[in-house]
Amino acid sequence: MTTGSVPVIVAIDGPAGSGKSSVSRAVARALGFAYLDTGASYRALSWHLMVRGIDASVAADVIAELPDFDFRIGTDPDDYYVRVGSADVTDAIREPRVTGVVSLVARIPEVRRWLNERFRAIMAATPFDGIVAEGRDITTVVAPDAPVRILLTASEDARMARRSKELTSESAAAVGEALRSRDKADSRVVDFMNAADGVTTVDSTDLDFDQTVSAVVDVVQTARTSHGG
Ligand SMILES: Nc1ncnc2c1ncn2[C@@H]1O[C@H](COP(=O)(O)OP(=O)(O)OP(=O)(O)O)[C@@H](O)[C@H]1O
Ligand SMILES: Nc1ccn([C@@H]2O[C@H](COP(=O)(O)O)[C@@H](O)[C@H]2O)c(=O)n1
Repeated sequence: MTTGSVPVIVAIDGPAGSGKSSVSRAVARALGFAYLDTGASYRALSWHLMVRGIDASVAADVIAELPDFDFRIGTDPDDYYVRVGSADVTDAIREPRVTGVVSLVARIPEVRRWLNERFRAIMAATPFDGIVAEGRDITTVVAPDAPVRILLTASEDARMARRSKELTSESAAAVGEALRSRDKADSRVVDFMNAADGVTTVDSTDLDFDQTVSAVVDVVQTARTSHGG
């Protein structure tokens, strides 16, 4: 699994429903790398606040909870889990009630700094040869020096159509509206709609899932070849 050298970081950002989690996990598997889902941490913190009855819109109350937020995430793409304390919240953090408040939590700078420190520690300590980390600000804030940085995009129509195909109790219109309003709120905090300098865009609008995974793997292999890695 490991070579004992510095892990290769593959940073991937993109809007909601662009395929970051599913594609990044498949890419990690293909490369024999670890996989870090940073959005799951923001979701897990939102879940923790809900369980404790804390209003996510009151920044001071959210910040006061950080020392008590005992969070763990699996980074093996074949053993993915999210835990808060002794609770397995892998599925619970995907519920619409969590998705509905996560942007409130994510806009708090202290929360971002606190989580970013943990993301960097997880990436540095990975026992794998590399790690695919995905989110909204990995290419720009968390790992701006990563040797591979990708913006994974797809048109809003494509993203809404893909989300609507998933099993959900909500209507396609509600799913689409939730996706749009989350992107709008999140875009006020970090720019994940435009590729920063040196970031390669992979637009999956006209690609199926496997083609998208191959396109991302190609970007990684090309970057590693040109960096001699
Ligand atoms: N290229 C593609 N073609 C078809 N379906 C895709 C493609 N990429 C991803 N998908 C599907 O789109 C849906 C959304 O993908 P995923 O959950 O990985 O997105 P995400 O960017 O992580 O979303 P979010 O930010 O909301 O968590 C999933 O059902 C996934 O299987
Ligand atoms: N680097 C990141 C990752 C996520 N967020 C916030 O978390 C929410 C959930 O993320 P998903 O990838 O699971 O959809 C997202 O809507 C953002 O509010 C973030 O700010 N930065």
